[in-house]
Amino acid sequence: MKTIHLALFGPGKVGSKLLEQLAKSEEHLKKSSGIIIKVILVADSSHALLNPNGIKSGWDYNFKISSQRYSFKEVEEYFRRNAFKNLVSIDTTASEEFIENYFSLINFGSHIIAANKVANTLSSKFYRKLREELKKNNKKFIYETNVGAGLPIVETLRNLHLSGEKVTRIRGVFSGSLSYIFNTFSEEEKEFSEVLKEAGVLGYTEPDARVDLSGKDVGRKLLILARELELQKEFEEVKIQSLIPKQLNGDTTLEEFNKRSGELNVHFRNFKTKKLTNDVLRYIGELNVETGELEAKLINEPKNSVLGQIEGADNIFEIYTESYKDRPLVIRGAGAGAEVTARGVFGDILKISERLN
Ligand SMILES: NC(=O)C1=CN([C@@H]2O[C@H](COP(=O)(O)OP(=O)(O)OC[C@H]3O[C@@H](n4cnc5c(N)ncnc54)[C@H](O)[C@@H]3O)[C@@H](O)[C@H]2O)C=CC1
Ligand SMILES: N[C@@H](CC=O)C(=O)O
Repeated sequence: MKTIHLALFGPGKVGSKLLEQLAKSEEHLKKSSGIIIKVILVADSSHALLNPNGIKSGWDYNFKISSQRYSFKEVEEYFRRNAFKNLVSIDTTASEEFIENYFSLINFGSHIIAANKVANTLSSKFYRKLREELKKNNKKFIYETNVGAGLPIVETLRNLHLSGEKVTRIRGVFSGSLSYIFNTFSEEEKEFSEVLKEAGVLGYTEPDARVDLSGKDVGRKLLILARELELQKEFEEVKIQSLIPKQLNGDTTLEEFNKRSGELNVHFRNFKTKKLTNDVLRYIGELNVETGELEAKLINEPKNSVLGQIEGADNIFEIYTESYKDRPLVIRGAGAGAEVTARGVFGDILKISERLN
């Protein structure tokens, strides 16, 4: 039997679903892969629950009664004291600050798995520095769920690229929340703010839905894919169409934005009235490897086209390469939601486990 020590940062929708899936698969993992996964830390933005012997299923009750306020220094002290073998840290936060801790985690011997896209979308300088640190410490960083949630996009693209296949273009719907929103909004007589709220409840939007509506999330995904292809790009170079009206842009707090979300209705009704009866609205991402252009924008798409036909919170990725020249490699499926994303993170844990003793 091989024991993996798991530290989970961010037990929100995705993180808590992952803990649930791990608990359910405990016996199956032992039998089929000879793996024991011990969750030795669960920490949100303010509180942490630590148990070097493994936090049992029903972690949420224990978290409520036994977690303590913490600072990252105490996490470091905990890792130093216990010197866990096969340590894997999971980042299911959406935090822009937490990623600074990656360097410390790596130095404490931890591999990292991230659903959080921030570490891959800061400056190229940060991107390189992180990879240098990982290499120096012989640690892995896996982030399959950064693009397409549980769909196998990052690894597929990386394998194509590493095999010497020339990828020329990627085009598709990269946002599960915007996919759901426009599928529902194009078809049903509901106000935009109502559909947006639904997407949040279903776990499709980011904790701050403005990250989706501003196109930032799709922009980040484009950058992540471009960097997998070793294109030297910065986030500022991605051309992004924001869907947030001017008066709600900029200085509004998240709370104010949520309160005023009704103001989105008129703005989006305009998009709807402009589209033809047989069209649907699609927020797409396009990466042209030859020109180096990365673009996220809203388009009208015929309902019966490949992109027009997707349903629910589906993502679709068309990957054009020298072998897939006229008929692209297409990956399609649910592109957001706690269940599929947690399953994708679970897959990343297994990928790392295979390499450990
Ligand atoms: N929901 C989805 O379909 C997908 C989400 N993701 C990514 O997964 C991440 C999590 O998404 P959700 O679970 O929907 O968000 P959420 O808001 O439900 O959960 C975030 C959790 O992170 C915690 N947190 C915030 N700052 C922290 C810090 N400094 N240290 C420790 N914990 C901290 C919060 O307390 C909360 O428990 C995001 O980065 C998102 O982009 C990726 C693919 C799909
Ligand atoms: N908010 C994101 C979740 C997955 O990355 C999306 O809508 O696709």
